[in-house]
Amino acid sequence: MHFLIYGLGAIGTVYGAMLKAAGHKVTGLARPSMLETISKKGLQVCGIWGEYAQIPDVLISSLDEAQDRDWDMIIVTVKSYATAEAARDIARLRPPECLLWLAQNGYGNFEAAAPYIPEDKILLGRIIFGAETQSPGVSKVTVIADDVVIGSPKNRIPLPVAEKWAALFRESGIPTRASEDVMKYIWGKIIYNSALNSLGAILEVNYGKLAGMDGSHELMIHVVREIFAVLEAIGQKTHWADADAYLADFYSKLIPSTKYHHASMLQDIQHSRHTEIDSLNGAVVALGRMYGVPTPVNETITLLVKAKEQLVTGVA
Ligand SMILES: NC(=O)C1=CN([C@@H]2O[C@H](COP(=O)(O)OP(=O)(O)OC[C@H]3O[C@@H](n4cnc5c(N)ncnc54)[C@H](OP(=O)(O)O)[C@@H]3O)[C@@H](O)[C@H]2O)C=CC1
Ligand SMILES: CC(C)(CO)C(=O)C(=O)O
Repeated sequence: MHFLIYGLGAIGTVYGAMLKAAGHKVTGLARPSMLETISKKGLQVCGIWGEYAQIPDVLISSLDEAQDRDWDMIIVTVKSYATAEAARDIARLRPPECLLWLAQNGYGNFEAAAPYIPEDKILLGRIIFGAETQSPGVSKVTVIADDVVIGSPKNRIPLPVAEKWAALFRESGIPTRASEDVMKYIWGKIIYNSALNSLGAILEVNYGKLAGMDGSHELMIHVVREIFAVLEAIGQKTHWADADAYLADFYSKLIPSTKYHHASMLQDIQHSRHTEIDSLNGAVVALGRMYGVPTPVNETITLLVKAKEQLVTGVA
């Protein structure tokens, strides 16, 4: 298959290198400043899935540079705040049957891409392995809590099609399965990230510390309860019956297995990068407003992260 990896950061580098190593054709889109390094040293992966160094078949910094555009799948691995811009760019050159897989965290990526890409060509994914950029083009796979789960939010793409792609990713070394309930998985991750990533970025501590300190422990309970109230209002089910069931798993299973992890949002702040707060706690607040559900704690946390982001980037 021919893949276009749209954004060669932590996640995109992993997919580009491992798909190339598995024998697929890979076109990589990166910032101009990264092209020389990647063309010489390849996309490099280290960590729990082993070592890879693979030079993409095609390396570009703009889609218009691509001569060979017979992509079978475009994997979008930019941050959620860049999804609409990426979808608009891709829509110009996407082959009619080429699928778009939004390999991203948060809520709103499907909604951001849908004005530009037909809904029956968009897959979403819940990614719950960790990848950290060590240097440009070098990504370390640090943890994995479960398979990647891919699917079509409104089942506009038949499950067997998603399963075909999941099998291809598994054969490339990335544990993946398909689901007809991908939004349950996406929301499960949003709850997890909205509780941990934002407070981890504000307090600059790992997940275990957040659970162990009374104040942050209590705040995360409020975050989760507000999210479940919003989910009830929009009619979105999750894999937990209610907030109490989620919180029981959260504090007994989900945090202990990642207690030393520092959220990627903290890494964004520390590297003076914009965060994805608007697709996490910020998205909860926006949905709460739309459906008349109060989300005061999520709103306060969102504003605190935005303030911290402005402090480090100098941009509102
Ligand atoms: N890293 C992780 O462990 C996990 C990440 N995720 C999610 O996966 C998604 C990707 O995350 P991650 O890989 O960490 O993010 P990164 O910021 O590391 O990667 C995004 C890359 O895309 C580049 N990019 C953005 N726009 C363009 C463009 N127009 N042209 C060329 N390059 C572009 C960025 O460059 P620049 O930095 O210059 O903008 C960056 O190199 C996010 O939604 C994240 O939340 C989910 C689970 C785990
Ligand atoms: C790496 C992982 C899965 C851990 O929370 C994550 O989602 C993040 O930090 O963004």
